[in-house]
Amino acid sequence: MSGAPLIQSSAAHDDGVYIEGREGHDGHGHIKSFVRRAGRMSDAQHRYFDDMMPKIGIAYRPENIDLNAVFGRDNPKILEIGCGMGETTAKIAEANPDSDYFGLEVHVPGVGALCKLIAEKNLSNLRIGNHDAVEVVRDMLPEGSLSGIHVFFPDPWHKTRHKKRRLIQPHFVELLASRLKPGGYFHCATDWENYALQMLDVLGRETSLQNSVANPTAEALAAALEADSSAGLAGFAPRPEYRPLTKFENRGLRLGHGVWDVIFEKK
Ligand SMILES: C[S@@+](CC[C@H](N)C(=O)[O-])C[C@H]1O[C@@H](n2cnc3c(N)ncnc32)[C@H](O)[C@@H]1O
Repeated sequence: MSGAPLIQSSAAHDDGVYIEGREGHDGHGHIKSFVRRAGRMSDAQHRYFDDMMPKIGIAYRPENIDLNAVFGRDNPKILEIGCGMGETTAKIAEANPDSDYFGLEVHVPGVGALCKLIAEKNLSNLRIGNHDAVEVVRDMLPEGSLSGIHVFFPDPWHKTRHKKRRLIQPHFVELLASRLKPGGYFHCATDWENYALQMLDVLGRETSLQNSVANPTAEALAAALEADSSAGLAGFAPRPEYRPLTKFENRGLRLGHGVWDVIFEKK
């Protein structure tokens, strides 16, 4: 690790207008799981981004970082990919002060919103990276450095032609699994049934991971994928207490929509 500062101080926005992501390939061979969006940040998001990111932002750079040095202690390190507006991220960090959380989010207003929560709750165990998770995991996180990975409600990319943009793909899952310590956990959740089946399938094929609950048989999983239905399929985990229900999820559940948790462990 070189002596360059880890802190992210450059705001990716100007006059409230932000630009993020890139369409299609990034020139390094991977398809982005997000698209360029232009929009406005609220004044508060802008202010908190500028005030907090120099203190708690972890800037992207193409070299390994020492997370124990970043947090100043040798406690479990949990990565969250796609924090959105950060409510869940902040709640989990607040409820688990003995673990350290590294949240990644490309959406700049979301990062501003999470900065506000970190300031208001005075959280010292949560840091943010405002960069593509694929590059951060690939370039910055050492093998075996994580005790857990959260991927909650990743963009479902509903249309068949967009499925290649989904985050949970074999290559990225293999990379993520390599960053887990033995016994570390990989937790995905989604409210999109087809993506839930993909998560179970892709994580189930990663040989360094094992399902935390009974795995479906290969025949049952193949039949479920063919039918595009999870009905009666084993392999999904009950929602653990540490993942709080979101307002959006609560409303969906009341309307009878499903939510699936997929939790694997590193062998
Ligand atoms: C549907 S939202 C879910 C947000 C949050 N986890 C929740 O449960 O409400 C998915 C988020 O993932 C972010 N995202 C997608 N691809 C990403 C990537 N490669 N790196 C970092 N964030 C990403 C998006 O910007 C978006 O905010």
